[in-house]
Amino acid sequence: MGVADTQGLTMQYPRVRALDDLTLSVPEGITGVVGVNGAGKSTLIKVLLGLLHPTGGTVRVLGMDPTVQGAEVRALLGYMPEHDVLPGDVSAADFVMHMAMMSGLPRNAARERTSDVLRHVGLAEERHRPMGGYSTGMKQRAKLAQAIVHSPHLVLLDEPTNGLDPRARDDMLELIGRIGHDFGISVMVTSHLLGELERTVDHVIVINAGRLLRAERTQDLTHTTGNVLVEVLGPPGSDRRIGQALLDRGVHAWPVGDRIEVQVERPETLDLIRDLVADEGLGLVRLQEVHHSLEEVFAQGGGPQV
Ligand SMILES: Nc1ncnc2c1ncn2[C@@H]1O[C@H](COP(=O)(O)OP(=O)(O)OP(=O)(O)O)[C@@H](O)[C@H]1O
Repeated sequence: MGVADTQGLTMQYPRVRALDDLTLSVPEGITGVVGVNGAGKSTLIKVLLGLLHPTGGTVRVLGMDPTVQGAEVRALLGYMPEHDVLPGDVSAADFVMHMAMMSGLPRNAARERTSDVLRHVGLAEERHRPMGGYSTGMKQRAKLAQAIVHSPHLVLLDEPTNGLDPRARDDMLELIGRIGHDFGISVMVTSHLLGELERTVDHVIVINAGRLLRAERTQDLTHTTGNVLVEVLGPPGSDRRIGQALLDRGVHAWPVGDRIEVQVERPETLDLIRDLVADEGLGLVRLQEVHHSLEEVFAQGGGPQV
């Protein structure tokens, strides 16, 4: 059993079926839930929180049923909502402390945890400024801080990278990685961009129109292809010469830009590449394993272009 599990989960709004017979398991660690806008990610989060009651199926979160034990479940969860919900005239320090006390922490513990957590998210210096003047990245970090201040077992992050520039997005993803791997808090993070989660999440769940498309460990999805990329140093055309020499010896090879991708069916192929490069009097700059990216995997699998 995972930290969250659903079985045949269905959420029928009056006009839209947002979740459709969805069966999935969110394991411990960091899990990315990916899907285009409207796929049902936010609805799933609200069901896990016990804020929405599904119209069909069952749901368990940390061994409990949020439809009947909502308050107990929420005491062990953290939640970062998608939209800007922060009061603009309140400082991050006051807001996060307030949320910590709402979660049941005594005043002194709440103050201590607030100061720790604001330091972790990189808001230590700005913590006494009203949040209305914060950048989008700072607001996202304040929302993240309130979600983890009470040391939840599982934190649900709804599109935490939305609206961030590339640098702020990388910072946010790094922070999420630290929360999941160093703080020991399981994380479920949603995104409509598959590629951006690839380096951060341990597991990927892809949903589309409220249905499960795929659920796998990231490393199984992005596993090595058995190919290597070869980059050589020499006069123009050297790469092609090596490629042709490999083909002449029955090794499958093809150009990728100014490098050669080689199918490695036997370990001896690597020796052959090294020997050929040396025989031609060239330098071997790089011999690199080729991994699939998640985007390639889903494009090949015929999944949606998320
Ligand atoms: N309260 C609601 N009442 C009626 N329909 C809703 C409600 N909330 C969501 N929907 C619809 O359910 C579907 C799934 O929405 P949801 O917000 O869960 O998707 P999402 O994957 O989180 O997308 P986004 O990132 O755009 O929020 C959409 O078609 C949406 O319009």
